Amino acid sequence: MQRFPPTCGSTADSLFSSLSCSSSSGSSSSVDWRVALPRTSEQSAPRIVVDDVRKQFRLRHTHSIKETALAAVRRRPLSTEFRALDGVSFEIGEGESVALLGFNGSGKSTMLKLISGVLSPDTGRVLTRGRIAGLIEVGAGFHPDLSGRENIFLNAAILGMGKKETEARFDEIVAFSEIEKFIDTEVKHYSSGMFLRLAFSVAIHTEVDILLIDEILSVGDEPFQKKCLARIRELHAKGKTLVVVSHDLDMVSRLCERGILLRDGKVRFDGPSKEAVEVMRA
Ligand SMILES: Nc1ncnc2c1ncn2[C@@H]1O[C@H](COP(=O)(O)OP(=O)(O)OP(=O)(O)O)[C@@H](O)[C@H]1O
Repeated sequence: MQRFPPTCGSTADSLFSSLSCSSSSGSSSSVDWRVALPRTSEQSAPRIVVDDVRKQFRLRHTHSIKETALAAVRRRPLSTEFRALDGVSFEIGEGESVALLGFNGSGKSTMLKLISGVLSPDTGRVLTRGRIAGLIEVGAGFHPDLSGRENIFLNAAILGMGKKETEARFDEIVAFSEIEKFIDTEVKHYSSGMFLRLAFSVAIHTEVDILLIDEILSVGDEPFQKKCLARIRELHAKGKTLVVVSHDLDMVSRLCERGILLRDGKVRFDGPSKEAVEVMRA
């Protein structure tokens, strides 16, 4: 989920009016590299296209002035480039449920962040069609100094929902999250599970076309996780597109039909999720 600018006003009303304009396209991001695919009535048109994407990060090897000076004298590099994604291409169609699989550091979260618009690729293109809700990092998209109530309006606005629409669904959102008692508390006092409850609840009560979910579900307690999974299945049955990252391989292979296995930033397998899990475990 995209982080919001720090210049937001201090009430839900002013937040809403400042953000609803930037999400009027129905997208949660105004970043221009994440090209929106044209709207089409064709059922088979892709929702997500990832085309030869590369993403590098700079890894620093020094953390003090002394170390930097020593490295310079010894002619050691102060930093090196690390390629997290290396020529990744795939398409995800409308209504597909896809698990992004891979061991630690294989590039799954980076890929989800590129799809959600939080990160931009160095080369290649990420194209999306429709409204995206990304549950990627615990607490992302929340303003710490605002209450749960105000953050519901903020998150809903980021997802392109109107003020009246949010007001109409407000009670349902709070009821699903089960944190009624804390709804007027500033979210900086929330636990990670409470962030998840609110973020998930807003996302599923918004008319999204694509739902991106990273490991975030794991911070919820078991009953809430079960409730989330049931709701994710319902959304999928309604034709929503899902992209899920999880190390719970049995759960994701039951939830998702397709698995894309990443290894060292490259696609190593793309096919039925159960086979992807077998390849990963082999
Ligand atoms: N902002 C960053 N700066 C430097 N390196 C980064 C950054 N973000 C990710 N990386 C590196 O990119 C690689 C891929 O990270 P990513 O989080 O996408 O992996 P992952 O498959 O989601 O891993 P995990 O299963 O552990 O969550 C890792 O080696 C990570 O250290």
